[in-house]
Amino acid sequence: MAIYSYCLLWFGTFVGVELTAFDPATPHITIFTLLFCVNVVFYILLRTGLSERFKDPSLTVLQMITGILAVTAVLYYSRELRGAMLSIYLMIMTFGVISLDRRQLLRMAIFIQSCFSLLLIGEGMLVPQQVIFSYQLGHWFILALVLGSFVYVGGYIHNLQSRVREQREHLREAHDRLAAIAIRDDLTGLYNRRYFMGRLEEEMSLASRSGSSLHLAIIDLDHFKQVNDTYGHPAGDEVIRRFSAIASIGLRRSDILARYGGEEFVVLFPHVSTIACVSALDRLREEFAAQKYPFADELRNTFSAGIVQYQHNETVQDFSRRADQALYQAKANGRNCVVKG
Ligand SMILES: Nc1nc2c(ncn2[C@@H]2O[C@H](COP(=O)(O)OP(=O)(O)OP(=O)(O)O)[C@@H](O)[C@H]2O)c(=O)[nH]1
Repeated sequence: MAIYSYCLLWFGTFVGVELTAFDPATPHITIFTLLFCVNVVFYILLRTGLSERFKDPSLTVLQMITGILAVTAVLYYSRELRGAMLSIYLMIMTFGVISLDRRQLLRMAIFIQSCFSLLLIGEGMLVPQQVIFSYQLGHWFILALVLGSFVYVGGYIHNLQSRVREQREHLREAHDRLAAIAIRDDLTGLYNRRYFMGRLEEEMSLASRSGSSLHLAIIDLDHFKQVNDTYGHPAGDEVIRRFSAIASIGLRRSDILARYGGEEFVVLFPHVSTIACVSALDRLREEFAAQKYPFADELRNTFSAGIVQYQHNETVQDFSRRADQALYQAKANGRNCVVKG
């Protein structure tokens, strides 16, 4: 938009000079070369990120001030076209609507009016014979009135934009919160089954492509029904939460742990050897078995787990069925153990 405005200003000035509506001595090449250089500096500051060190990183105010000074210089030579050329001040004001509030827009309008006033005073002193006082007064008042309404409407648009931006930000936050909730299990905060199944497919296709190893473990808390029956449902919930906390801390960040449902959990181990997976599960098992609970001193819990390595190109169903079979074997072996299928 800045480039468009400058082109328009230069074109207007150029045509004005050619049609002798502007003073033929208008130094438009000098003015626009200067403008070009200043804008190159702005461009470099913005592109290199150096502008971030400024209070106003978009350099809106500086760019507007440059534009206003350029327009004022051109207006000095504008003669009959002055009335039309005054509207370019307003084009510059439109830049500010997005990032300046009403007070800043007012300051910018006062700056424009002051520049124009100085121009008129300068003309009165330097070339009094060319001055038609009624024209000057008319231009001055019209500019003041238009700038006033611009500040009012511009401020209103700015407030509207700020509100829309705020609402969009709230919506984005709400969306992010919902997205985070949608993949988590309420009780434990672990990933839920739906999310896990998505990740399972992703990791399987990654392992297929890269040929890397992938293990799936299914963990089931032993005799969990008894915990509920003996100590109550809230106690059962606490045991589930305790296991989740231990597993979250004990496993690596790259391992994907989820609550599969009830007292059943799943872990995906990408890029880990079978021995390392089994020993990680055994460590967890020992730590879980050593847990004490405030509501029942004598309560000790264990889990059984089945673990299998992904065989390239097998289906999700086959992969999980093999893990299930290994878990079944662990239960059959007397529970509190890890079986590799
Ligand atoms: N407290 C609590 N209990 C749950 C939750 N989800 C499932 N359960 C209970 O977990 C118990 C699982 O029982 P079973 O499937 O018989 O398994 P188990 O008693 O652990 O027996 P084995 O797996 O053979 O050792 C059921 O009583 C469910 O009601 C939960 O979120 N909180």
